[in-house]
Amino acid sequence: MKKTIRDIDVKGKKVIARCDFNVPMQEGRITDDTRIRAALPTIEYLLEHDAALILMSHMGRPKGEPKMEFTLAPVAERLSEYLKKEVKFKSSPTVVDDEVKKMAAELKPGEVMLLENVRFRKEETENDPGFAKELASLAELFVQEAFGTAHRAHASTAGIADYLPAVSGFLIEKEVKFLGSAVEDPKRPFVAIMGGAKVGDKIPVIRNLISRVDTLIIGGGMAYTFYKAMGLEIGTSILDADNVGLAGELMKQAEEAGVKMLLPVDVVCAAAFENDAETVTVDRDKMPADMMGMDIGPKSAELFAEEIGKAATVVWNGPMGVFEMPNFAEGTKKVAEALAASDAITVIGGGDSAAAVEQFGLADKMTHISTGGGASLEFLEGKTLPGIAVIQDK
Ligand SMILES: Nc1ncnc2c1ncn2[C@@H]1O[C@H](COP(=O)(O)OP(=O)(O)OP(=O)(O)O)[C@@H](O)[C@H]1O
Ligand SMILES: O=C(O)[C@H](O)COP(=O)(O)O
Repeated sequence: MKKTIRDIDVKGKKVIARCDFNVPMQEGRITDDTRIRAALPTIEYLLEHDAALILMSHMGRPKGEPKMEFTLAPVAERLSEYLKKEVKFKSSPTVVDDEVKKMAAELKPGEVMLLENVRFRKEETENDPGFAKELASLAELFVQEAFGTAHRAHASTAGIADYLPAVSGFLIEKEVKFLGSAVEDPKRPFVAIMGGAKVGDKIPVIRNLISRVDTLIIGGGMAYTFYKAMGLEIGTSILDADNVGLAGELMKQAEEAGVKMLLPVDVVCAAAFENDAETVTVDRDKMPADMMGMDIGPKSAELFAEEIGKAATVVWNGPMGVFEMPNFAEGTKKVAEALAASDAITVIGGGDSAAAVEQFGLADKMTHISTGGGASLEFLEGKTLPGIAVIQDK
């Protein structure tokens, strides 16, 4: 068990908390503030318990330069609105400078400030000890709350813990609890659903999950690499050519382990990667050579929904089709509805899967929607995340 902010007296202490405020932005505006809202319980707890709170995060990938399109200024503003108090913020190109140090030193219990994007410094992603020490020097205690970035060993997520005692916030605690129980001691039948487009990234997860699940459902852009391994025509569908052999091996591994592996039985094909393209829905062995698979067909959606209905635990990562285009959203919607209607423990991981569930208005019907994309996947793979490893044990 990891220590949390409940296990430590924060009254009157300077606390530095790493959050993942890497939220989607469009023209300087936040388009989805889920990650900001997810950190509020910890921030409010610390302020109510009279900590003087310094928050830090990255935004995007500015590659070690103070690129202002990646400033955290909009985040400071949104946080102020939610907390109904000023969130002090100075946009320093070096993140920490004399004025920032003074602000931190003068911060009173119950007050909060936010540092500028830690990735404005190249030392952040290098996990440079000097930068870690600089950040640590602002406070007496480190709170890890950045689940979405916990798979990165950076100065603000890992290195800092060499200089300060480290405890976790409530979001990390919640993520570890739900994702951990889903893989370690799942209520059975345990069904994993994998989809999306990053086949190469997700195949290692499948390998790890086969030894744990009862049923594995594969849809979305992932399915065609498996079809290829089965010798089927896949037309111009996305394919991870490097992993066809591995897909075949995984099917064999599942069979040997007695794990049911379900692939879509029918496909909505389109003539082009466009919402209004000409479409045809066919059984999987009838895909036209000049079309691409864009969604699972209705028979597959029904088959998958039936399997979900029998599950006690469901983990879902990756949409069933190109759900951003309304004409190819049906399969993802049907699967989301099946999860929403079931009594199973339902865990959603991955940015697009979470956005899909949100788009269909079903987010509050799920047991847990992870704030982590890559992080939740590495967790499900059974890897130790460096940002979690540094938190003190109880
Ligand atoms: N048949 C398909 N052809 C092409 N793209 C597809 C297909 N099915 C799904 N996709 C695309 O996959 C993308 C999501 O895949 P991805 O693997 O990134 O999942 P995710 O839930 O966002 O996980 P992560 O957070 O790890 O990125 C969506 O943009 C969707 O349009
Ligand atoms: O969005 C994410 O997955 C996290 O914020 C980590 O971002 P990164 O992939 O740029 O490290």
